[in-house]
Amino acid sequence: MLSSLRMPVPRLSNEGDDPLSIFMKPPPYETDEERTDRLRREAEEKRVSDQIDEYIKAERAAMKKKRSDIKLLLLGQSESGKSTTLKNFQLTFAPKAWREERTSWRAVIQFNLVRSVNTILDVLSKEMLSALGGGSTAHLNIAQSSSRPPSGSWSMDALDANLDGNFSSDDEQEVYQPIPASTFPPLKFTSSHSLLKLRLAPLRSVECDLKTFLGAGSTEVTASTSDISQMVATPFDIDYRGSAPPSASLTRRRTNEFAVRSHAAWKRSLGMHTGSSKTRPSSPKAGLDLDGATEVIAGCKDDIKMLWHDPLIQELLKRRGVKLGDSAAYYFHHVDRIANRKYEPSDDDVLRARLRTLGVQEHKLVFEHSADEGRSRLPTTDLDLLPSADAGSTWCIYDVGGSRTSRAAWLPFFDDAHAILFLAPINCFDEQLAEDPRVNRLQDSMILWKSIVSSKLLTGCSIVLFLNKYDLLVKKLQSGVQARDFVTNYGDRENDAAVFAKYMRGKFKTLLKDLSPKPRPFYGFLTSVIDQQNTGLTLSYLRDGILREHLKKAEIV
Ligand SMILES: Nc1nc2c(ncn2[C@@H]2O[C@H](COP(=O)(O)OP(=O)(O)OP(=O)(O)O)[C@@H](O)[C@H]2O)c(=O)[nH]1
Ligand SMILES: [Mg+2]
Repeated sequence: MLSSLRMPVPRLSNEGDDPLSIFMKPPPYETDEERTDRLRREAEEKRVSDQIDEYIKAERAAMKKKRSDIKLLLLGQSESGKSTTLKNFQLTFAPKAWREERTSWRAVIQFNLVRSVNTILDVLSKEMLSALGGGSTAHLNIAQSSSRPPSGSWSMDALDANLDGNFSSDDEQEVYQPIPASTFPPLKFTSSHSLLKLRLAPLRSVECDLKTFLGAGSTEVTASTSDISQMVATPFDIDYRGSAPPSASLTRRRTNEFAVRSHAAWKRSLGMHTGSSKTRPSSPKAGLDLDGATEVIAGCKDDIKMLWHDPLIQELLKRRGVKLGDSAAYYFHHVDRIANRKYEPSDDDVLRARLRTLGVQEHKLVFEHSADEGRSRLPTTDLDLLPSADAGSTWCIYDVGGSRTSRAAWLPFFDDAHAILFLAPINCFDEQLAEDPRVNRLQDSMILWKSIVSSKLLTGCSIVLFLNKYDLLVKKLQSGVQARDFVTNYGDRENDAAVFAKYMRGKFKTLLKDLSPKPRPFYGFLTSVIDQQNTGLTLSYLRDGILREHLKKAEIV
């Protein structure tokens, strides 16, 4: 039989004598059966080998992707502007996704406006009631946080006692003086104020509805809702001595306990509601409540304007030191547009919207444009520093809740962060923490900064400082508030925003230089993150810098 004959396999003339060729050579006398069998085996081996190659290729791609997923932590006290900065990231680098989400902020903006109106009505009611009862307003309880220390109620000693004993003697002098109590002649309210109160009363239930819809983030933390005795400035400051990195256990805790979804339930449902008619929610209740709220707010437009522009009301707010929130004046100014049945939020409206962050929120930012496309916006001298195109790359941005009650949740995110963007509001040198009125806000920011820059866990992390709310600092100093009355070390320096900012920048820089476990550069920016154009430019620099650092560490450049 032919098949059983052993055939000599011809030797190819170009075959070398290397061991592999010899090893791979078919046996000299191979039957047809053996040949078929060999070929089948070789085909199978090739298939397995190809599969392994594919696997390795996929692994490499996944590793490369993982390496390029930069993790950025936004840190800072509550209301420092972290979430607003995140919005700027989206607006600047993912404008398409931003536009799709913009409408979903409508309820938050309406809520912000309505809450301010109701706060004013509360203060007005108490003032009118008190006037009826003999003119004393000493018992007035200011509805939102006051920009002034409670008169005569706290001293430097009380403040120092709250510093966890870790402020240097120099820093301890950065303390704050109480403003003496004043007495004012009574304000003469009229029946038109009573009528205004009546006509605006429906906004009470609108606030409740929107609050229910938006969830816990719509409630600010206050001293009365938190246990002051249990609160520390830096609960994430574990006694970490730099031996073994606690990554594994921390990562587990992070995913299970702390991370919350990047899109809260309200956003999803509201996004659906305000989207095309095809995607309207099946539940009529959600639609009804929100449409109803819009209707009521639109009906109250003229009265809201009247309330805000009333000189007596403005005087009352001033006297009582009522702070309505950083965006209140902006929303009142745009009430014609906002209190409207067809209201669609603008980019600026969304940047001004306030919703407290709960826990730690992870946001995946997919860059829609490459860094190269930002080149045209940068000075030519910087062009060579820019990394290569990276459209489609992803950054994980973690936006944390900044109040003292939320800070313990930060720690699990420290172990693999590549960069930290720390926000310190520079305008708040005369304000107290909402969750603990014994603590000055600027001092709290410095305590936080000290802890972050000295953390051994964060040694390999690039740290960038935003001295934020510069626009509000300018306004505050121009209104006559004297920085030296609160920051005693400021001395005789000019009461000017640029001078004060430079002074504070120096303070933060010194802390970083003195306390970093290893030398690291100081990147400090003066920002007003409600200014989208300038913030976009700053973030472009930042993106390039962080990316470059990251690539350097990964030894890619
Ligand atoms: N005028 C002005 N307002 C700002 C600036 N930065 C933030 N805001 C406003 O301040 C409010 C609070 O900002 P958020 O970004 O919510 O603060 P946060 O740091 O995320 O606060 P938490 O989530 O509580 O930790 C919002 O209404 C912002 O629009 C700024 O530079 N200037
Ligand atoms: Mg936030």
